[in-house]
Amino acid sequence: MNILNKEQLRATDQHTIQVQGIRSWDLMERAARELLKAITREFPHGEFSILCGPGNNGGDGLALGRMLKEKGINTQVFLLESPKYSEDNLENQKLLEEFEVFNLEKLPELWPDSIIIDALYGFGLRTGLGIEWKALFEKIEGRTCLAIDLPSGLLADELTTSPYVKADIVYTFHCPKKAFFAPEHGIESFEIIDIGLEKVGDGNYQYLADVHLLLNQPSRFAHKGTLGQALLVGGSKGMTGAIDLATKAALRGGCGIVKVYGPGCTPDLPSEALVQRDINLEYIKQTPTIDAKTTAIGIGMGMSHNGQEALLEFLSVLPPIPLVLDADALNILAKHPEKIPTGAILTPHPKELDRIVGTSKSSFERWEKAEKLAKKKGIYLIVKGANTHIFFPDGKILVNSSGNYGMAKGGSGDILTGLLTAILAQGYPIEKALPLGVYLHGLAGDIAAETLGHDAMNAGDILTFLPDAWKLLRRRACTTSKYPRRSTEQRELL
Ligand SMILES: NC(=O)C1=CN([C@@H]2O[C@H](COP(=O)(O)OP(=O)(O)OC[C@H]3O[C@@H](n4cnc5c(N)ncnc54)[C@H](OP(=O)(O)O)[C@@H]3O)[C@@H](O)[C@H]2O)[C@@H](O)CC1
Ligand SMILES: Nc1ncnc2c1ncn2[C@@H]1O[C@H](COP(=O)(O)OP(=O)(O)O)[C@@H](O)[C@H]1O
Ligand SMILES: [K+]
Repeated sequence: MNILNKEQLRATDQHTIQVQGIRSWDLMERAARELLKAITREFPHGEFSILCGPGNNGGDGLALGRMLKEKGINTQVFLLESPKYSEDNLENQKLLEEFEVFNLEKLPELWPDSIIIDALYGFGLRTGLGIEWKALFEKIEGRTCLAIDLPSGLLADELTTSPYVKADIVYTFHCPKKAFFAPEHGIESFEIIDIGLEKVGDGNYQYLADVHLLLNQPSRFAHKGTLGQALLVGGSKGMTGAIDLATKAALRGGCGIVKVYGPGCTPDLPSEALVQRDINLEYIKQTPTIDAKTTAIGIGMGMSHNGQEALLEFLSVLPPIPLVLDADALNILAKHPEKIPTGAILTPHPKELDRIVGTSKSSFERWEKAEKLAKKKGIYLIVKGANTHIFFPDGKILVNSSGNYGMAKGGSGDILTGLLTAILAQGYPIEKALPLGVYLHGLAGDIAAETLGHDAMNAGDILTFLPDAWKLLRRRACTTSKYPRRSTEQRELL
């Protein structure tokens, strides 16, 4: 799904009107009907106070108000007084004539228990709202509030520091807006409302969901040689847990063989993994001479001087692609950015990224820097967090839709590294392996949270539920394909 900016949204809107031979009013009517369904499904016994602005966002609110009233649902509609209204807004004002519409005062008389529907402004806002809005927004804060398309006052594609509505759920049309992914904005929940807009090409900024379409189907005749070999290099004295988690994740990642190279103090790892230990006890000193198709380096390596030397040495001798660089490898490379190999996959969390590109004042600035770095160095950057962003060297950006805050526990990132390495080792092209691994990791986290709860789950539980996540993806793959190949495995899943 493309993530569109406001210019692209307008173009999509116009294109749809032309191709479908409809009026923009019809689109607003469609939007309101879909909103009605979503809102009454979520709040079947609610009564509503709708705050409408002068543009088409306000028009959506007016149309929704009419539909709620026609269904006999208690609804008050307030309209902001304005010297100018959009055409469709005016048409909807007329259609509401038989019902009373109140003037939106600075502090309107809202029913005490109603659910607020915010239809003041959508993506058409040119600049942030003035502080005169603060009083109203504070008045509705603390009440259940649903925003139409965007919380009013929030700018769709940039950082907003001026007042905006704090909504519990944002019902957004067609696609999520970039502003929803910035933690600064605190958008806790959004639901995408499909209003049948036409697709205008494949954008370079996409929301990841249909990753099952990327799955390969291994042959019945596959053997451990054909399923690929993954090598994980990492660990140091006092930091051996990370390599343990990464190894277990790689063992659940579908590749044929998982090899590990660590210092002498590397603990016992699952017996399926082939472990080699360095002559040095505390940190890796030597360059491993292990044959493997895909390598991940950095997991719990530490920042000792010798460890740093070893890493830089590895980079000069290891086959460069596919190469996953995580954790301490990133911290070491932050000091030697010229040594970041072209084609490498870097998996920083925001702080690790900051060490490489410098600190940023906002997520938007950080995303811009990540995009530039990926293009300049010809590398892949997986910037982890809620809605992990994957930056490609060609400028493409994918935003992950799976995962939850239950995964915000130490070790979750190590599991991602192990999983990605195993997927890459199987021969998936990088363009497919990264979205597949990132989404799958989040999906396993979602199943863990559903089963165990967000609070109690820990990173290891992502591993426990990886098998369920794989099965769910495989099932989706065979149910969405028009002519599914019916291998024994697929028949069993269906
Ligand atoms: N394609 C889709 O996805 C569909 C979108 N739809 C809906 O349309 C919405 C977009 O509608 P929109 O373009 O009319 O803009 P909207 O957000 O209502 O605001 C415009 C009004 O705000 C005013 N204004 C601007 N800046 C201001 C400021 N700083 N301070 C104060 N005022 C300011 C501006 O004034 P003007 O710039 O004209 O002077 C104008 O009056 C979208 O979010 C969705 O809800 C659906 O109906 C169906 C399909
Ligand atoms: N709030 C969240 N929502 C979704 N995923 C999250 C959230 N917090 C963390 N994660 C995921 O958990 C992982 C954390 O990685 P990282 O910060 O490297 O942890 P660690 O270094 O402890 O392994 C990332 O994959 C990230 O996307
Ligand atoms: K709104």
